[in-house]
Amino acid sequence: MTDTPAAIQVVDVVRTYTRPRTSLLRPAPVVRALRGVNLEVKEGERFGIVGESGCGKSTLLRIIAALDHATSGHVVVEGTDITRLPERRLRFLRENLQLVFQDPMSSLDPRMRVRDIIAEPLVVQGHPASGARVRELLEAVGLSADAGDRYPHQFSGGQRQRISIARALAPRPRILIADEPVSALDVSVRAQVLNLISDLVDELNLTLVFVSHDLSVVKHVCDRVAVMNAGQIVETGFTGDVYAAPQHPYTQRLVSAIPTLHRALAGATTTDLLAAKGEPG
Ligand SMILES: Nc1ncnc2c1ncn2[C@@H]1O[C@H](COP(=O)(O)OP(=O)(O)OP(=O)(O)O)[C@@H](O)[C@H]1O
Repeated sequence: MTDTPAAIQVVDVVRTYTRPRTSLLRPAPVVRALRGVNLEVKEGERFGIVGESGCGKSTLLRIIAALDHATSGHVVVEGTDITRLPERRLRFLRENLQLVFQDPMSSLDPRMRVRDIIAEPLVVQGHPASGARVRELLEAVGLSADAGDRYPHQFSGGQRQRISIARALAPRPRILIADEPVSALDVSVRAQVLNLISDLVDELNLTLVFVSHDLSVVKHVCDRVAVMNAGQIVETGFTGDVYAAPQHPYTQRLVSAIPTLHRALAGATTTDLLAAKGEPG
């Protein structure tokens, strides 16, 4: 894969947030969410980012998608440095990179019919959104054509996540970013949604960046994985290698927590697994 072009390069990205002052006597608290993150995702790769809650995963994704900006460092997407680009020059990114979020209920407008939700990214970008394209997308995610006439609340959690996936695929993106896409779902439907994402990534030749706090989920979907801890990537490697022979002490703790396998299969989170070992979550 060394000759494959990079879809995403993250170079020395730092992100600090200043929280509101709680006292006139003390300076405003500064949160160092990302402390110099470097990573490269190749075109067509399935790249996982795993780590505990609060380690900076969502911040990193928001910066890659230009929904937030880095305090310092650079993000290059398909060869273009997006770090300081104004919104009007981000059109290529809005079309080629799409996101699926954790909670489909809060990311779908409850007042819109499903067909309009799916067509929305096309309309926003000034493309025609034909009924045929919407039906094709519904079919691709395993929903019937008449689903388009209904509203999000008329679907189960798993079906709503399918709608989110259809919407993300509407502009024919080359990069799909999934932020904890199954964490909010019932355990019984997680595997179906993961398999759907996996199949679509293959069929459509997508680059996938998949973020989860759930080790077993990342292992199921990704070729390579980066392990994040406290705003830094502590280890990157092929998923199988990282799990078989973790190098960094933090990864070793995560992996050694996995043998509580029935918990992992039941969807235990990194925090749960560490807690099961008596470690701080
Ligand atoms: N807008 C913000 N203002 C202040 N602090 C923030 C902001 N966004 C994130 N943070 C802080 O940055 C750190 C990283 O948060 P982030 O949401 O990226 O972590 P995460 O790994 O995605 O966690 P989770 O899985 O719980 O969402 C946390 O300490 C969080 O409180």
